Amino acid sequence: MDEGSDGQGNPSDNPLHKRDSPSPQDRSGSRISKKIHIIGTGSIGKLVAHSLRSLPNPPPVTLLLHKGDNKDAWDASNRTISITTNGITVSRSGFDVELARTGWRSHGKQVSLDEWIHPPPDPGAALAKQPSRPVPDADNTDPIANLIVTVKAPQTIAALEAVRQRLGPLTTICFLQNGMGIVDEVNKEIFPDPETRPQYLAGIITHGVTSDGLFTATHAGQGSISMCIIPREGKEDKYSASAAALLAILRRSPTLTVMGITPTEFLQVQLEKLAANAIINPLTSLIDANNGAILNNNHLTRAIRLLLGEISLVISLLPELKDVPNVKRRFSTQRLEWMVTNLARGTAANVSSMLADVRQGKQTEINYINGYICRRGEEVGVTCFMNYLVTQLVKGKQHVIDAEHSEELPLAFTKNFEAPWTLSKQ
Ligand SMILES: CC(C)(CO)C(=O)C(=O)O
Repeated sequence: MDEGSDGQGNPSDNPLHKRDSPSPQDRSGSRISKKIHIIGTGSIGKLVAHSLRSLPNPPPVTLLLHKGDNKDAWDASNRTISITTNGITVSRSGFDVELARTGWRSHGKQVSLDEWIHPPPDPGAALAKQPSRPVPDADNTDPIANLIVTVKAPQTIAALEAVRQRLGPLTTICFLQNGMGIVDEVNKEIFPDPETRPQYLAGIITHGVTSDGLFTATHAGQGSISMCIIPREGKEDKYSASAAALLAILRRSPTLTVMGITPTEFLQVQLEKLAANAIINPLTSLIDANNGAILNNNHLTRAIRLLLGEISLVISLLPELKDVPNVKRRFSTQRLEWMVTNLARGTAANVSSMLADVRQGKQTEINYINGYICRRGEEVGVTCFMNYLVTQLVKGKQHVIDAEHSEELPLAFTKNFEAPWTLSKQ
């Protein structure tokens, strides 16, 4: 689709067309900071950080680590991030590192360590009454100009809460995550006031990257990032100059291969990726097999069609796509099945990100994938039994494995105890 064709006005005003200039300025004429903070140093966080520091005239990059142990490991290491591509490893240095420890969350609320260890008899009701608590590093109030979020969807609120006091309307937050519904949750939980909300960018990643260690990863599949600046609600200038500047910096990286697309096109690409993830991720998690295992299996093909029937129907009824041409065909069950099959074939040997989480007993992104379909289905009058069922099955399986793992762990709380799990409970 033409970038200027969906109501964004004159293409020359469109931030997608802006180039990175040496010292961009905002509307008041003050210089825009090129300093970039990255929260989440999983495989994607490492690839982005490494790619940014590989640029000629690279921007300053600060890694925000949420565990003291990881910061100690960084300090004791040669302080580089290494990425291996086609068997060649390149290390990059020059990163700043800060600690942004997350607090403990229970029933969607921040809790103290004591409450985490000794929950009240009715935790939901007791916690609902309490104001939210400061996070461990709340005394650091240095403003953050650009924040790239690469933690997984379920960890986003806790990660942003850890640096909440450093974010404001002049901040640009760039979300690089699987799943949908995260920005709405961030608005509800962290930035309810549209006036003081940061500007958002969002990206959909098709790179294949796997973590090999704390600060090392392998870039196995060259992909791209489709990216869009999310227009600001109720503001005259829908796109801030600083968001356009961050997009321009990211677009300079040949490794990341960032393409700016319009919000309408972005939404559709996001929904296509969501539909593929809503099949491959839960099915591979439930059968505990690589992506290719869902192909050429009559029983699983039936399950895939049942799920896709609901997904296709919900998408075709979404109000935000009402005036977009060709939605019915683009999201027909047949076309989605073709896309899922191609993706499963292309990544046949991969362990899906959800299966990797389930195997470790970690919280998965299911609430932001099949759970998102169920929620949107309710809004448009479609009850998604199939998607609800797989959501519960994946959660159930993760819970069983989590319980098995905790039975293996002796619980020893020492004076310097730092909880290894800083996630909210599902
Ligand atoms: C495309 C796919 C399914 C690749 O494994 C993926 O995005 C994931 O694992 O989350």
